[in-house]
Amino acid sequence: MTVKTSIQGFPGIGEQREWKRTLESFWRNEINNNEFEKKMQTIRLSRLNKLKQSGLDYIPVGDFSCYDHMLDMAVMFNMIPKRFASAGEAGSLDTYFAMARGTKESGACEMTKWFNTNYHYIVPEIEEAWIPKVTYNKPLAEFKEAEEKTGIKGKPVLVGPYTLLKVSKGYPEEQFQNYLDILVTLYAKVIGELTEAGAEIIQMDEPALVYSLDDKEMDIVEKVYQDIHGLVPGAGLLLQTYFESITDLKRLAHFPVKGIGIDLVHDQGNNAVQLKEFKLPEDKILALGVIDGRNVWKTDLETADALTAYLRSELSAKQEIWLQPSCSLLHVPVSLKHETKLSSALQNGLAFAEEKLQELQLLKYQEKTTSWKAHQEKLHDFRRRYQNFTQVEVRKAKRNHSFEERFPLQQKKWDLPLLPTTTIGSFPQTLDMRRARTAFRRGEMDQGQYDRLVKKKIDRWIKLQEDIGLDVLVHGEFERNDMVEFFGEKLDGFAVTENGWVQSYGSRCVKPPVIYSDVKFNRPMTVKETAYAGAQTSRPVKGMLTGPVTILNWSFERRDISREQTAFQIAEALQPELKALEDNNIEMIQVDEPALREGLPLKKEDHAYYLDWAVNAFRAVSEQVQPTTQVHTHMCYSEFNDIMSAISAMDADVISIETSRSHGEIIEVFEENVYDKGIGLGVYDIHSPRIPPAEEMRDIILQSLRVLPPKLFWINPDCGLKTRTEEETIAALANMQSAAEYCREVVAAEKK
Ligand SMILES: Nc1nc2c(c(=O)[nH]1)N[C@@H](CNc1ccc(C(=O)N[C@@H](CCC(=O)N[C@@H](CCC(=O)N[C@@H](CCC(=O)O)C(=O)O)C(=O)O)C(=O)O)cc1)CN2
Ligand code: MET
Ligand SMILES: [Zn+2]
Repeated sequence: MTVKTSIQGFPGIGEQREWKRTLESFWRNEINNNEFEKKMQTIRLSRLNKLKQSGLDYIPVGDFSCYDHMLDMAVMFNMIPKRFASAGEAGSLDTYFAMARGTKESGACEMTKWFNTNYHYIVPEIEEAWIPKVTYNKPLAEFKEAEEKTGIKGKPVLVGPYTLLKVSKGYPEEQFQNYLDILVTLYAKVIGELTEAGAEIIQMDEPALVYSLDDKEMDIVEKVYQDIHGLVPGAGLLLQTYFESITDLKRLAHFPVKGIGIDLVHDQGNNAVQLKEFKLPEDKILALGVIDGRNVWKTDLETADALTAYLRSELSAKQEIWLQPSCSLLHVPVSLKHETKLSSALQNGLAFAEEKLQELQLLKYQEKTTSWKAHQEKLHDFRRRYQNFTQVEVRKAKRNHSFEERFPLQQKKWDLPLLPTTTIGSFPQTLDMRRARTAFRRGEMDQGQYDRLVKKKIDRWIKLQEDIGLDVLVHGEFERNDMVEFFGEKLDGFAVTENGWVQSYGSRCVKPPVIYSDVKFNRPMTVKETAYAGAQTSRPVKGMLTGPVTILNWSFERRDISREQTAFQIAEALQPELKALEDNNIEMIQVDEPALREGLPLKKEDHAYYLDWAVNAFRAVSEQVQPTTQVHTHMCYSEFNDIMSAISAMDADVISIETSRSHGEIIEVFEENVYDKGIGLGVYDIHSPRIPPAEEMRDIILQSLRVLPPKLFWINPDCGLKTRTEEETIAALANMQSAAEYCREVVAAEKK
């Protein structure tokens, strides 16, 4: 049996986020196209050389992107919406970034989450006028570059046609097969050229195959691969799946491809069970995802090795198997080597992308060398030390009063105007604030100085909000680096990293905290700033927390206990925070849950169980607050149709939803589902520097009021004002307020 090692992809941001810095300086026009291309190439090549040194047998090429990998696919196949025609030539950097970020003339393409991760991609659009062609064979260029500059014979990586079309938008459903057939011919061209250039293996990422596919859908996918095989018989395709199991693995294993790749970590054991039930053709490569590609834990080599041995026992002696992570390493930080503050006891339990490469080598040779033993020793030490577990009951949770009882009490207490105006929490994180935080972290600024700066920001923004005329104010989240990391810094059971950056969208990165032990409340986290803001105004100030499901999803979670256990631990750790806020006269509290939808399992059959515990974990956070305390929540835009009843079951007094990039779609959802609690739909897109006129917002509000009752409707922008400038924010909010006042009059006139 031949055993090889491979990875499906590696982070592109660089050890010190040099990729992000390069991109942003290009966008600020500090470097020109040439300098930009040069710097990107340097980053790309140093990454390749690193992979070469690691001893991997198959190194991915073409997975490096200047924004995100789906945008690359869309541009390669000329899926460039007409509205960007004037931005530049097809395939030029101008067009590419116009699609990603929008221009003065046209809004950016929609962006959405890559399956159940916090990594986002630009959604490809297929317009009727689409002229199918290959604008530029990007993987071929990178394949050749790798060979010339580093001597690596790379494994090109493409997103497969089925997944590409599934996640694209803009075409009628009945055109699916037609477009798939067209795509197959384009893929055949790209794959043909790669094969001719000497690429022996080409990785086709098809994560969409892990949804609950039925036989008919599998027929469609099988035909895709038969057709490609017919057009390029010599192509060495490896069909790569990840994030869940394949429902009918036996069938997939008989597709006309050279190999298949499966996830053995996030498959709930299903892939492994199926592999034992049929005979894999002996000429087929089997790529085994045996180490966790989405999490930061050190691999238990004994367990991974035992799993591999168990699966191997059924395979032919002629079989080639690959040892791999469960998915691309894009979702984990680059390297542990820049972590100077994490204790070594904790580091003993961790492996980032680079460390995972070493694990693959250890597994490949299977010898219980000193490095193997040292690795295991460290892991066991970590487990003994930290992985305690206090059982928390995963249970039904609810407030003592129903919404019907709370509503009149809250109306009376708060006495707000019709269509109250508010924002979603953050205000611009300006450079001075970020720099101050960096200085504070480095010990160059003391706590007093830092706190004074935060207070100054709060003062300024309380005044601004009052002047604009908003009804419910926020403190602005100036003290937070990120809505999850901030809580990770303060709760017990979490560790934060110095440099554990992971790409979230475009150049934006996050440092997910690590949940390594039981989560507990330690000290108040948000009271100081929120109560200060509350004391500066007579208007209500809404407190701002991140909810348990979102904290869980945007952290590196434990794998030794269940997700629901951890979610409840977090929920209970947040309870004292709400109590402390109430004690300090903060009686409107928003508990953000933007990642609740993202955590939805990929298999339909798992939805109900997840939604049940997720909703209960959310409800547990506020089950002890006063009936007059108004609990808000917030969600970013996502596919809501399939979770509407869960959203209602969250029982928040008010929910705000980010909508403006797809306002029409969300209105349809509320046409089909009755929603009977307080609700605000984002009335303008904050992701664009454009300042929307009041008239535009009026129309959006009035449109929403056709499907939602005015007495429950709130007016707010979309989330994420932290990424905008102060000037833009102030101007846009003033327009929003005037639109709200106009709509109040319209509603009042209608009532008469
Ligand atoms: N965790 C999480 N996931 C999320 C979201 C979110 O807000 N948080 N929002 C949605 C969209 N995703 C987003 C992800 C990241 C950012 C974002 O703004 N990221 C910032 C980093 C935020 C941060 O951690 N900032 C730190 C550190 C900033 C920094 O880089 N400081 C400089 C110095 C100061 C400077 O020049 O900026 C340095 O250390 O070198 C701080 O403010 O303290 C970025 O990439 O630039 C926004 C949205 C979905 N997923
Ligand atoms: C990603 S959801 C963001 C919610 C947060 N309170 C904010 O306004 O930034
Ligand atoms: Zn949001």
